[in-house]
Amino acid sequence: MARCAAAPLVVTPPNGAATAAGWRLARRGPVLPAPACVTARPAAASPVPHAASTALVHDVVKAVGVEFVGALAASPYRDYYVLAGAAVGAVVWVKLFDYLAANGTLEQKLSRKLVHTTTGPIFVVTWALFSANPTARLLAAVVPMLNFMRLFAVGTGLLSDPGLVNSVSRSGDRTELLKGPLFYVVTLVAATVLCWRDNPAGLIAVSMMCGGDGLADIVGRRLGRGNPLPYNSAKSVAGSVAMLVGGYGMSYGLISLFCSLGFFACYPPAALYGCLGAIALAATVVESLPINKWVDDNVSVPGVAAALSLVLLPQPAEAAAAAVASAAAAVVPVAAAGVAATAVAAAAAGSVSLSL
Ligand SMILES: C/C(=C\COP(=O)(O)O)CCC[C@H](C)CCC[C@H](C)CCCC(C)C
Ligand SMILES: Nc1ccn([C@@H]2O[C@H](COP(=O)(O)OP(=O)(O)O)[C@@H](O)[C@H]2O)c(=O)n1
Repeated sequence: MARCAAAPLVVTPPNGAATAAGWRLARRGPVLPAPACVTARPAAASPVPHAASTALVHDVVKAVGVEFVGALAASPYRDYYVLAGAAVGAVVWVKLFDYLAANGTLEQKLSRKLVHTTTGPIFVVTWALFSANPTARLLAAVVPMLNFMRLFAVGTGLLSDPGLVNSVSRSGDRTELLKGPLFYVVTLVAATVLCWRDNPAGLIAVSMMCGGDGLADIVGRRLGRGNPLPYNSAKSVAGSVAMLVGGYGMSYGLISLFCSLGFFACYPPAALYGCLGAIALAATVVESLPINKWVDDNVSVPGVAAALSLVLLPQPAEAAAAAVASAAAAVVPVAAAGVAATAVAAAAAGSVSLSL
């Protein structure tokens, strides 16, 4: 029996990515031949009934998935649906870890760091579901903003949510929510509004904060005893190596995903490996310094990573300028002309730099 034809590989001109990216999933989704495969497969005729039924289930699931993505993409409320899904997902995800810590499945510190390590990248992956509308990035930013308000309300005592306090504080003190966790969501807002999916700087910043810093704690607490850093005994070589590997790996994964979806131009592998290595190393050094009482590492680590990414992994000038212009037009209409002019002028000069 003939297998379903594979969906055609989509190769998008890099500079078109900024405008067309959001609808790409919608456009590509429905052309997959899944429904035809489902109807064209007579189960009874199969010489191996079990294999045939497995294939049928696979095809049905695929068809439903394609239909779902197609319907979502075609809806005028697409961005609102994605926003609502991500906002509810954030609450459910944090509650899940609270539950796992409360019933003893996970140690509380590990649960907290898993929240730290996972929520950022999952949120970033939801960016791919938003439309190409210039307001999409602002709607996406509502998700961390809602979490900001929640953390602020619970941290200041305006609202009571012991589950949230248990999930994200170290000691059960609600005022801790006003420190690391609050900076964490502010960084997610900044990455969404300023970088979005047109530029890998946001992905890299989030990866260093989550995959890097998150893993440093998880590994450092377990394997860091006996190998303190020479200049900071509170941190370890094991933790820093984990930060380097985790930050690099998560950045590489997210960049590969977003570039394969056509949101920005892919880099030559050698350049990507080298530049990501340098960025991950710099972020690791920053994380290892004893500077946390002056600047929270949810700001210093992603800040350095984003700044270096903009320098080492620039996107084509026109795409970057278009991204800046569309963000400015959406956020501050009055300032749009000036910012766009600055970006275009910088692009013309051959060195576009977006700043966090
Ligand atoms: C525990 C957290 C930070 C602590 O940082 P540090 O002090 O250890 O340096 C992370 C707090 C996460 C926050 C409560 C929830 C953030 C949700 C996110 C904006 C959206 C996720 C959506 C997705 C669908 C799961
Ligand atoms: N580079 C690192 C970072 C953290 N760690 C371990 O993780 C713990 C928490 O790290 P941290 O104070 O940076 O925690 P956060 O501020 O990131 O939550 C440290 O006390 C170390 O045990 C490490 O061993 N090496």
